[in-house]
Amino acid sequence: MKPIAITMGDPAGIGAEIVLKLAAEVRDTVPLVVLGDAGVLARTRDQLKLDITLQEVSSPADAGTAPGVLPVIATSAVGADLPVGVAGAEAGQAAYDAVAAAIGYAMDGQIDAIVTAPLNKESLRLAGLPYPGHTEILAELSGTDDYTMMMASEDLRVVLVTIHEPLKDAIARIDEDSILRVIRLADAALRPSLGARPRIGVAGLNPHAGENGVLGSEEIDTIRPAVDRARAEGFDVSGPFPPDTVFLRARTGGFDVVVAQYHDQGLIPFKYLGLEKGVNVTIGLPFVRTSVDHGTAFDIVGKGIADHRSLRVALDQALLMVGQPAPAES
Ligand SMILES: NC(=O)c1ccc[n+]([C@@H]2O[C@H](COP(=O)([O-])OP(=O)(O)OC[C@H]3O[C@@H](n4cnc5c(N)ncnc54)[C@H](O)[C@@H]3O)[C@@H](O)[C@H]2O)c1
Ligand SMILES: N[C@H](C(=O)O)[C@H](O)COP(=O)(O)O
Repeated sequence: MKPIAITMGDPAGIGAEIVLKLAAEVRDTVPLVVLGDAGVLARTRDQLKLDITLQEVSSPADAGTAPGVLPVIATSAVGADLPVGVAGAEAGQAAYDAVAAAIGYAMDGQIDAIVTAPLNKESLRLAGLPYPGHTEILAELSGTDDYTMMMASEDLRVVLVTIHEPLKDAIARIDEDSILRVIRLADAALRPSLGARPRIGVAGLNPHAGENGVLGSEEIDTIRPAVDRARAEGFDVSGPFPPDTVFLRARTGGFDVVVAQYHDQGLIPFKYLGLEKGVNVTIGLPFVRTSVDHGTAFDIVGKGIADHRSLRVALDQALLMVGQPAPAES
């Protein structure tokens, strides 16, 4: 098995803390290589009083599995005086460099999967990088046109028609083809693990899914025609359903996945169920990428209270997707 690459995320955020807490749990059972900032990792390890030896390596192939050792590829060196808990250009560039390096290794087949700790969108912007998140970096650097974000937990799965966009732009971009594209992506992503076509519920856009045109016409003009086309292609899909209850119907077993029309339509119900259980999977890429379902949590950096359970779920999901067993805790 090749290593799983874990990117450290924004060096001013909780990324280093959750990566180290995860490594302390699984490092002796899963081959990991961390891409990030060795100085920030060492400082955080000392703050947390974790018994982990950080070993700098120059490529994933050099990442060994010696007990107690965490291999690190240093993709940045931000320095000990980098302010934490605030957005900044240097931090944004460092976070990007780790992700870009991981994508290169994944495209070359040097790692089995990428698991990402959170980066900060404002820091990316301050660094002059034109990406709203990992998803768009991953798509562009891997040359992927057809992709989307899936948030998954034991309770609920959600896929997004539009991702990181201002709401008014997202609404303007929703069309039949993009809904159909996301239905196809969700089916392809979930069919292998479910062993059958996933039951896909499509959310409407308007209150009560427009209620036959009383509260908006997108359901009649765009969403229902897309669902009809998808059904004609053989997908197990239905809708549009009122957005305020479709997630409950999925959580109680009615659907395997919900197609949400925009970011917060899907992510508010998902995250409300608990940040510690969720994983973000980019579907459509030529390699496996999973991530935490939370952000850089600038308000708690350095306090030692960051919860690493979502990163653990992300690692377990990545291992599942590459056909490896979930690790035991060490
Ligand atoms: N995968 C990613 O890279 C990712 C995911 C979500 C948000 N973000 C980015 O992170 C930045 C901050 O986002 P935000 O403030 O909206 O959300 P956030 O998830 O960082 O924080 C929201 C709240 O949840 C708490 N929280 C989050 N993760 C936690 C953890 N692991 N343990 C304990 N408490 C935790 C925070 O302390 C805060 O109170 C933004 O730039 C956002 O775009 C990145
Ligand atoms: N939409 C994600 C969330 O709220 O959890 C987050 O922005 C991360 O997206 P990327 O994986 O594209 O960075």
